Amino acid sequence: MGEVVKDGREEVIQAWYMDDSEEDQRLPHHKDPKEFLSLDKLAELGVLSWRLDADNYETDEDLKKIRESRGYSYMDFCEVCPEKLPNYEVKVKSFFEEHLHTDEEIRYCVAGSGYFDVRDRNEAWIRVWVKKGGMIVLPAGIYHRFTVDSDNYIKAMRLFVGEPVWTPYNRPHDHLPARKEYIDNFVKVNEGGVIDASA
Ligand SMILES: CSCCC(=O)/C(O)=C/O
Ligand SMILES: [Fe+2]
Repeated sequence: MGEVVKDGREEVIQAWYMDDSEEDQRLPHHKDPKEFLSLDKLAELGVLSWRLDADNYETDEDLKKIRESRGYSYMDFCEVCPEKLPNYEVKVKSFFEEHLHTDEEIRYCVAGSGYFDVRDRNEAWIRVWVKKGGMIVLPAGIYHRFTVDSDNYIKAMRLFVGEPVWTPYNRPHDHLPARKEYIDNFVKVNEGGVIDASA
């Protein structure tokens, strides 16, 4: 199981293939038997990840370096819980609709936890569990969705290059340039063909 960011501290990001059950979206939905995948495999789909020091994000040099190198000038926070998120029920439903964005989705979990589900090259769902200290970047054009887990709470730092655009384009939006670029960069890896999505 090479699925974790691990260096003697708590695992903050794990990824696994999902089952097909329609049960509560906040449950883990592991396949039986469990099938984890590595962060390197996620990176092959364009999904980047880091473990950072969430207790000191204001002064964290590693976060500063990532922001500078990737141009993440904008930052705010999104708390997903009924008390803090306006229009909670509607938002929670829309986060879990399969969608894409025309820019990267960058989320750094500074408290709580949640599931970012992404499609692999064969359209199978991969569940990426992000806990406190985990930061992920979903590339523009990848189909994905989000839900809190059964703890029902996440506080995420949202980063963006320039003025943020949060618009979700619910599937299907295959004609968008961002989707075509995603396919070219991460799905059609070999010239002349689509490689095995999960290989
Ligand atoms: C944890 S931030 C809320 C989820 C979100 O912003 C999004 O775009 C999900 O796809
Ligand atoms: Fe999104």
